[in-house]
Amino acid sequence: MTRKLDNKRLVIATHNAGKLREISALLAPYGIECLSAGQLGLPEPEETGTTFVENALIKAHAAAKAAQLPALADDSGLSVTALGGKPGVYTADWAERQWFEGDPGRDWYMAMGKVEGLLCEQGPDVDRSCWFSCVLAIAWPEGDEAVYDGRVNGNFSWPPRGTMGFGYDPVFVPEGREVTFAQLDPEEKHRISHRADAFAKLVAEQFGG
Ligand SMILES: O=c1nc[nH]c2c1ncn2[C@H]1C[C@H](O)[C@@H](COP(=O)(O)OP(=O)(O)OP(=O)(O)O)O1
Ligand SMILES: [Mg+2]
Repeated sequence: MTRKLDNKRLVIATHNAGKLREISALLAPYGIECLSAGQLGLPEPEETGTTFVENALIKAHAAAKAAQLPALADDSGLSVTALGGKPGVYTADWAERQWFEGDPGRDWYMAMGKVEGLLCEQGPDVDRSCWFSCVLAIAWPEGDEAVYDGRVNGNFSWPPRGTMGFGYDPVFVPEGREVTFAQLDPEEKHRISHRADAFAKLVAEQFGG
């Protein structure tokens, strides 16, 4: 039997502000007090896994141990069919770290351009289909864990469009739409995203009847 969240306090084990915003919004209806890894000064563990599940569990267990509270981590990424599923688990690594004045970030434009460059090498008729994956892992200080996965299919679109969301959102057009994730209101992204898909499974098991 999977352990359930009995504690109202939950550490959100991410150092990505965009994810933190989305996860906090998704959790808002459930009366959970969210504490962020940044707010608690938790270190950022090395993501040494080769799958989304492994990395999500590494991050969740590290935070749960350090904070002595249950922790929720998200490992996610963009997989491009014509690139054999790359960058996948290495999506964040394709965007070089940049240090702005007191504000750590990543060079998303360069990373999106790298994907576009590789697609262009395959010619004008290249298959632009891709998908976002998300694994949400909850870990408890005692070592228990629960894992939920989600996915959304779409197409890689160039040039980037839109200013909402984060990361690769400006180049991702979800199936059945013409606009990118970065052109959708947060509520609309939450109806279809990989994160929302994983979150629905989490809610069903953790907060459902
Ligand atoms: O909805 C999304 N919209 C756009 N881009 C996204 C999304 N979801 C994941 N992504 C991209 C961003 C990041 O490059 C990578 C996740 O990498 P990942 O290691 O899981 O996250 P991260 O290092 O940014 O933060 P942290 O590990 O502290 O949670 O996939
Ligand atoms: Mg990461």
